[in-house]
Amino acid sequence: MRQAGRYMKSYQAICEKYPSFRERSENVDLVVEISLQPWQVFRPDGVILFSDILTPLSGMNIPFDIVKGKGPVIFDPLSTAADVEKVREFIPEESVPYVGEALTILRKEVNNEAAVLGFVGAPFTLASYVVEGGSSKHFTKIKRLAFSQPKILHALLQKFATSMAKYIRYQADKGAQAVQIFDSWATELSPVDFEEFSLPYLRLIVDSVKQSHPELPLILYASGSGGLLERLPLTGVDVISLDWTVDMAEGRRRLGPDVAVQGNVDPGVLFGSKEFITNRINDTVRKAGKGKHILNLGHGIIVGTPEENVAHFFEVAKGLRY
Ligand SMILES: Cc1c2[nH]c(c1CCC(=O)O)Cc1[nH]c(c(CCC(=O)O)c1C)Cc1[nH]c(c(CCC(=O)O)c1C)Cc1[nH]c(c(C)c1CCC(=O)O)C2
Repeated sequence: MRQAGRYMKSYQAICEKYPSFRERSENVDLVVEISLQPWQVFRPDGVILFSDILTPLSGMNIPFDIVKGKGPVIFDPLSTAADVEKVREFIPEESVPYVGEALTILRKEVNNEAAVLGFVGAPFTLASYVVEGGSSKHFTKIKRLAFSQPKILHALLQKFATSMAKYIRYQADKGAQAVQIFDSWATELSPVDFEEFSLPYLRLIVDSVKQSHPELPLILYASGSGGLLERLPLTGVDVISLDWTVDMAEGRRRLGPDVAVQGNVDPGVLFGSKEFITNRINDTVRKAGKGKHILNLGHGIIVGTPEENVAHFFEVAKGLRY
């Protein structure tokens, strides 16, 4: 439930010293230090690797940067079959050895007092960045490709799917105890298009990882997923992250008893009073019912969130007794 503690002064201090996001996220010592910042202060049950879903791109021959105030920038957005042809399959141990090293160190540091969590981007969400050239409002470029030259997009999605399956395995082998797949923008697709351009590739990843790592819990997050909810468990993941636009009790009913849920307190609640935060946590936990629920926010912590309210969230959460 963080975006690298961007709300934390200690992270902001590191950003001043190391202004480049890529440097902060590709240097083992910095990755470890930043990953541990919220752990040291709040002692959550999970410690997420400091990285980005776009981190594999340079190793796939897609140059990018993450620019302060602007977000992700892909220097040469992909649009043709020849562009997709140039995308290399990802070899994590060659391209991002710092991720593996950082995960292994994190496991030692956290010493089984919390789970170390890895993550990857889902094929459609990664494709949206590399086709749009960065973040997007209407996703017109990727939709133009999807709806006029679907074969090109499918070729790209296929490369991302095999690459991300490999990346999940790599993270697990290096110490990640659960891996979250972010399909943040899948919900920009109509359900019928989700079934063509996202679902099969998520299934491919899950099936492939489950073959070699049957015990590794896989979590799926899609922003604003209410319209797709019944389809998300079809991916085969173990946990669905719900955002706060879905009522927890309804979400549970719609997802069915087999899948666990994570979420789904509105990150904006942490701007409220302590009493309001407490009540909302209790309401969420009550609606989630017994078992198979990971209490969390419905998305990352917003910059500007008071750190003491984050601390309050954890205090209340740890005091809960089922
Ligand atoms: C879509 C997406 C991205 N990155 C990610 C997603 C999926 C999650 C979601 O749906 O929000 C995932 C992500 N990005 C980051 C993490 C690390 C884990 C953590 O500490 O939260 C995780 C899990 C670090 C980061 N990744 C980024 C930041 C902020 C920039 C910075 O700290 O310098 C962090 C902490 C940059 C980034 N990276 C991305 C965007 C859109 C941005 C810009 C965001 C902004 O500026 O508001 C792509």
